[in-house]
Amino acid sequence: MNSTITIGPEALPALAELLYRPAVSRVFVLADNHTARHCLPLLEPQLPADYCLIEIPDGEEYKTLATCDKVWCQLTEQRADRHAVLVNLGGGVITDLGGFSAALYKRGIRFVHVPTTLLAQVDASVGGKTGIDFQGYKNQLGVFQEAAAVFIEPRFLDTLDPRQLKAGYAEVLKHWLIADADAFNTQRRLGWLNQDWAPIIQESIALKQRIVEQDPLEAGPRKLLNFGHTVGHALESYLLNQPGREILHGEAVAAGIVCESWLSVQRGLLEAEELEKIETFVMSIYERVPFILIETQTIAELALQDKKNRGKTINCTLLNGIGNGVFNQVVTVAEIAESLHYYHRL
Ligand SMILES: NC(=O)c1ccc[n+]([C@@H]2O[C@H](COP(=O)([O-])OP(=O)(O)OC[C@H]3O[C@@H](n4cnc5c(N)ncnc54)[C@H](O)[C@@H]3O)[C@@H](O)[C@H]2O)c1
Ligand SMILES: O=C(O)C(=O)C[C@@H](O)[C@H](O)[C@H](O)COP(=O)(O)O
Ligand SMILES: [Zn+2]
Repeated sequence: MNSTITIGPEALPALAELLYRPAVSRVFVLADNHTARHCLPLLEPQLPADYCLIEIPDGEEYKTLATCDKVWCQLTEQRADRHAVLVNLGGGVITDLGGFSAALYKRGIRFVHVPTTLLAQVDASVGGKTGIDFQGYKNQLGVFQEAAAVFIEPRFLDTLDPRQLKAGYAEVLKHWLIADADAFNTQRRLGWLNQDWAPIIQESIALKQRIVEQDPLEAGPRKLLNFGHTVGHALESYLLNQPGREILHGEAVAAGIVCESWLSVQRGLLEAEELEKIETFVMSIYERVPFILIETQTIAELALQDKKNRGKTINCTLLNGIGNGVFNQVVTVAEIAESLHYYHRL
């Protein structure tokens, strides 16, 4: 079942209404060092006076079991019981790690998301995927567990770094490419900047929820939401393990979108002109992710760990025309490496 989502100025008051219910024994807030500084002040008036803040360092490199350990230690020291609620205040790292930590603590306490990045507002806070990175692989450990509710206040975006805003936009683009050609074409004409984000957030979430509702555990059509991620996660994981070369998840997805659109052309699913439209728009927004050609084989092999795979078969999501994703399209490591070569030449 999809979580209840409240968007706009009524979101934070609605959260307060939930947190003050007698069924809630104690409120814990999980934030990173940036969201504690920039976002907590907006949330704090809605929190009970005795709430407990759990603060972790920001960044993908902390989306690990070691950080969960710290969260579980604090919950234990504070004697959080099963009626406690964890409020995840932050971007996708906080919602993924907070959801995972809550789902395992005492076999599961309730958690709610208050997403504060564009990426988390349009994607990560919705659909119940939680998790952490492990052994250098993205989201290798995780559970499907929907948040009790999601509260989206677009005003949080006011303090977000422009690079982070851009990274979040990649997931919006992904949604349009798999399911809404008109929206993609309109945006291509308007350009990505200076948006009224609230309607974009609404539409992106509605699109994602429609897909998740059909297939919450990703046995079939939910794989559409993973477009750009077979190559994107391989690239992101590779660079995450190379200090100083890390890129943002959304930046990896943007590169993955180009590579997987190219693979779609090779399969005869997408027209060359459609690929050109996609890559021109993507490359006008994002800088090319830096890697060298001799790295492509190693990067491509990381796709063997993708969660959509079965055995050694890599199941990719491709485009059967703009606005029409298709899942379970078999690709090889060699083809992924070729797609990275193509991207590298752009
Ligand atoms: N579960 C899902 O469905 C899903 C979907 C997409 C992505 N993800 C995951 O989400 C993660 C990426 O999320 P992200 O891009 O939000 O990154 P993030 O959580 O690392 O946040 C990005 C940066 O912005 C800072 N920040 C957050 N909100 C802010 C604000 N309002 N003002 C100022 N600074 C702020 C954070 O401290 C951090 O430094 C990845 O781990 C990815 O795998 C999960
Ligand atoms: O919700 C989904 O389903 C997605 O695939 C959304 C993705 O944007 C997100 O990055 C997700 O965390 C990827 O999941 P994974 O199963 O490929 O790790
Ligand atoms: Zn993603």
